[in-house]
Amino acid sequence: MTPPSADAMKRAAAAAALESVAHGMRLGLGTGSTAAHFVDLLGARVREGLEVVGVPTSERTRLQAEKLGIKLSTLDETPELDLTIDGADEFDASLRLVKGGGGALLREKIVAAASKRMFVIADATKEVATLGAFPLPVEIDRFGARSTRLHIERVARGLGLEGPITLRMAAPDAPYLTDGGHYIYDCAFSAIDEPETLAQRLESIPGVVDHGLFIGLATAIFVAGASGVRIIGDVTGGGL
Ligand SMILES: O=C(CO)[C@H](O)[C@H](O)COP(=O)(O)O
Repeated sequence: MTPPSADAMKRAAAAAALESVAHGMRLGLGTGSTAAHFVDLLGARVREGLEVVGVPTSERTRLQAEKLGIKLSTLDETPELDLTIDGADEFDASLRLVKGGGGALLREKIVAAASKRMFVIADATKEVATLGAFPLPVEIDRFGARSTRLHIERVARGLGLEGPITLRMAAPDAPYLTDGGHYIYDCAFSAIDEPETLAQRLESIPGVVDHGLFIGLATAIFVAGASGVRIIGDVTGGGL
């Protein structure tokens, strides 16, 4: 039998997570190709009569959800959410994530932190023993970007982390800008043995707006593989 494609697995994870969505829920809507499957499937349920309100984590997701007729809100209007569903670039067995490959990490983290529960939907290739194979996105203010980069390098060296730090580009001569107007440095650290320490130290650098380490936010991860969808964590509440 042909193994399912990565895209089919992403959709399977999204469909499994959708089963927990109930009438009246306030939902955080993630960003990326896996989250886009979820939004697409949610749109179909809304057309069948499901009533929910969604807070998108990016302009991209807002446009998609709007086209599908999903009722939308902002965190200012709806500051507390029942559930956020989002993808990830990497996750480990302790529900720690690397996010931000799609450039939406700051809004994704704000929305996840405003939610009672966060479900991550992913194909099995995203599971790692140690975070860091995927370059860690660090969102920074544009002011003093090179100086902030030196701080990040110093923090990394202090933890024995080496590897290129690259300014994300949208075009050869134009840096990528997040929805909030910030730059992203992609930090290829390879293996982040102490993600909590790295997270704390990055947060202490003034020019760092946020980083892609999501620790203590995901409550369950829906992992789609060739043999179906496995759930890590707890779909009803507080994570592991
Ligand atoms: O963090 C993200 C966007 O900022 C995405 O969730 C992450 O990049 C995964 O994307 P995809 O589902 O396309 O693999």
